[in-house]
Order: sequence, then structure tokens, then C-alpha cells
Amino acid sequence: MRRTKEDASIGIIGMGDMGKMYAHKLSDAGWRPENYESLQQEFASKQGVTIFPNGHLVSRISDFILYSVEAGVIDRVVAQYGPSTKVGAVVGGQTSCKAPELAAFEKHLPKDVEIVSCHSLHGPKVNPKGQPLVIIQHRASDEAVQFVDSILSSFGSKHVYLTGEMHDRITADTQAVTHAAFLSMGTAWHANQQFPWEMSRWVGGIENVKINITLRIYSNKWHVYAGLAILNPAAKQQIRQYAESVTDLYKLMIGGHREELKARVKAAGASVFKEGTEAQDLLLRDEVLDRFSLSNRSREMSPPNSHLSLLAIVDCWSKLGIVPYDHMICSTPLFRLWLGVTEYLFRNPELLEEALDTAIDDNSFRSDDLEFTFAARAWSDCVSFGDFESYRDRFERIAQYFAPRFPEAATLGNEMMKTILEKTTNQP
Ligand SMILES: NC(=O)C1=CN([C@@H]2O[C@H](COP(=O)(O)OP(=O)(O)OC[C@H]3O[C@@H](n4cnc5c(N)ncnc54)[C@H](OP(=O)(O)O)[C@@H]3O)[C@@H](O)[C@H]2O)C=CC1
Ligand SMILES: O=C(O)C(=O)Cc1ccc(O)cc1
Repeated sequence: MRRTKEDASIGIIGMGDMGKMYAHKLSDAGWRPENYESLQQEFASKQGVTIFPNGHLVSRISDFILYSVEAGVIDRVVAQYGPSTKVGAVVGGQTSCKAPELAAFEKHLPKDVEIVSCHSLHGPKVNPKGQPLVIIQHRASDEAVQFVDSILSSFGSKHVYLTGEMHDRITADTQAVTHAAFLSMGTAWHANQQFPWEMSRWVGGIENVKINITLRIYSNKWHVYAGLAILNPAAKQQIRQYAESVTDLYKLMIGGHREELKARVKAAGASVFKEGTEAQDLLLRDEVLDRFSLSNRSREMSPPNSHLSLLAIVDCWSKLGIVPYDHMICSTPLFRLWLGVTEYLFRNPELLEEALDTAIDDNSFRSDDLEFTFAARAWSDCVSFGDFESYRDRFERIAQYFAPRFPEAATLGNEMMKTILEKTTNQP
């Protein structure tokens, strides 16, 4: 008989940000020699947590083992420790893209081991309560799923049951394309040597979200974003469509094709923001978002923005037949914010009209939008080529540029996330 949650031994292989967060919430943890002593110190006062020198020692005694390592090394790490897995144990992973993780489990785990994977759809600093937690019954009995459910129940997350394939298709959109958009904003600001909060062009609610989320992403680890984009086949196609949408709309803008631009964007808007989908009240009003500015400039000074990044995501969703509201059960906080600001623009006909007219008539955003277009295409190429090292290089160069503002942006960004998460639900 399988052990119950109360007497089961839980092992975590990979004590990075997410592994530690899980260990703090759960009980037993294990790690490798070079980190052994510092982890022992860190977890010394934590009852029920034992730090082991390596994954073999974790695997052989644990009833549930969770791999929480970089997606790019999952095959190697499972190959290393998988054969030591305790007979009859359940194994899962926390990587953000499931195809390579599940393939590694199938390849390297003994046949008597069951596979129930998971994915917390939020970063390590977000309270897991109420956030989606995907559970994947891959090679496992219902009993094994109940076992994992009960172990993870202490998080208070909302369990969402998907196959690995469904998970990857949905997260390609909720995560990979969202990150591509913000990565591109940062790249464009860097290319133009701008700190957007120092310029009157980026003042106001929507702009605060763009700036705070971009800095949040660049202050994190590159491998999280590289892994979930490069290793997910659905992500390549979706990021490419985003880059194509950006390019097409930018060409309409510089060509002065006002009516064509308006018709295309409004048709896309109508297909994404169908009547009756307002049920999800994301409440991203400017009055709320205005509080989270890194800038000390007055809002009155800010000219209207063409919002190319937002127009393009709606065009992209429409071209791919994606209804973002269908993804809310499986959404991250960033995705909800991204959808929130997009919705804010598209459900406000005057604001949308103003953005479209600005895109045609106002030259002040031209060079920003040009760099944004280049950036969207470059990130799409980088993901399509699947080259982790060039991804890292691009990411870290831009991260370095913004780094002096990370501490301030983190404080403000955390507050913004908290306020907005309190105001939004992830129910469809
Ligand atoms: N950060 C986030 O917001 C989220 C991340 N995820 C996913 O969770 C996973 C972990 O991410 P995160 O915690 O942020 O990343 P981290 O880089 O903080 O953690 C990864 C950990 O894996 C360890 N590791 C690598 N190889 C081995 C090995 N052979 N034996 C033991 N440990 C090893 C690393 O150790 P060392 O540093 O010593 O090499 C590191 O501590 C990733 O797959 C990520 O995609 C999922 C949800 C959210
Ligand atoms: O919310 C986001 O998109 C984040 O950036 C945090 C994050 C990163 C990786 C995951 O697998 C889940 C959440």
C-alpha cells in the first residue's frame, strides 16, 4: 500500500528558487555536495527537512520525488539519479515545458515507478494560494495522482488536470509569447539607449505595467525563459506569429495605411474580445496602475502611444484562433496582467482609436516601434534556432543595462502584482 501524505517521504532534486520554495512548504529535501553545507545551514531550523549530499540518496528513500532543475538539463539529471528511484515511488518535475521532462522520465526511470508531474504557474516569490498548479497524470494510477494531490494540497493552489501536451500548448501562449513581448520591449529600449521611466513618452498606467514587468523578467534567471520557449515546439510557431503581426502592423503604420490598419486591428479585436467575454473583470484601470510608476513625471505630459506591442498580440491571438480567456485556468500572474492591459485598450474604443491614429500620424514613436519590430523578430529567430547560449547572451546583455534599477523595480513590481492579484481571479 502506498504511504499516506503524513508518513510519506518527499524528495526534491534541485534546490534553486522553486525547489527551496517547495521545500519550505513541504518537508524533506535533498541536494548535491557543493551546496550541501550552505543548504544545511539554511534549512537547519526547518523541522522535517533533511538535506542530502546528492540526488541518489534522495531518490532511494523518497516516496515522491520532484525534479526542480533547469529544463535544459532535465535529461542529464534524470539519467543520473532516476535509476536510484525507490521501488514503487512517484516521480514528477517542475520544469516549465513538459515534453522533454516526460521523455526523460520515460527513458530513465525504472518501469515500476509512476509518473505524476506538476507545474506551479507562478514564480517563487508569489504566494501559491489560489494560483493554478497543473497536475499531469502521465504514467500513473488514480491513486498515485491522489497521493500527489494530497502532498501538494498544503500550497492551497488550484489544481488543474492536463496532459503534458495540453500543458505545453497552453503555456506556449500564456508564457512564451507573453515573455517574448516584454523581452522585446526591453530590447528596444536598450537599443535606443532609453530608460523609459525617465521619458515622458512612457508615463501612465499601461506604461507602468510594461516597464515593471519587463524589469521583472530581466531581473530573473535567463534559463527559465529560454527553456520554456526553446524546448516547447508550440512556442516557436506562436512567437513567430507574434513577430509577424508586429511586422505587418508596423508596415501599415509607416505606410500610412490608416483604414487598413484600423480594419485589421478592429477585426482582430472583435474576434478576441467577443461580446459576453467581459465576465472576467480584470479591473486594470489607470487609477490603480498609476500608483506603480518608477517615473516622477506627471501623467498630463504623456502623449498617446501607438501601443504596437498590444495591437500585435491581439492580431497574433486572432491569427492563431486563440481565445485568451480559455487559458485563464492555466494562467500565470504575468499573463493575466498582459491580458488585462490588452483588454483595457481594446475594450475602450476611444483609447484604441487614439492609439491607431497616433500610430499613423505621430512620428514620436516611430524609432521605438522600429526597434521593437526588430527585437520581436530577433527573439523569434533566437527561439527558433534553439540556441541557449545566444539566448543567454542577448538576455544578459540587456539585463545588465537595466540592473541598476532592479531593486527599486522589484519593490514596486511586487506591490503592483499584489494589488492586481488581489483584484483579479483566475476563473474563466
Ligand atoms: N523561477 C520561476 O519563476 C519558475 C521556474 N519553474 C521551473 O522550475 C525549474 C527550476 O527553476 P528555478 O528554481 O527558478 O531555477 P534555479 O536556477 O534557481 O534552480 C535550478 C536548480 O537546479 C540545480 N541543479 C542543476 N543540475 C543539478 C544536478 N545535477 N543535481 C542537483 N541539482 C542540480 C541547480 O543547482 P546549481 O545552481 O548549483 O547548478 C539549481 O539550484 C526550471 O525548470 C524552471 O523552468 C517553474 C515555475 C516557476
Ligand atoms: O508569470 C510568469 O510568466 C513568470 O515569469 C514566472 C514563471 C516562470 C516560469 C514558470 O514556469 C512559471 C511562472
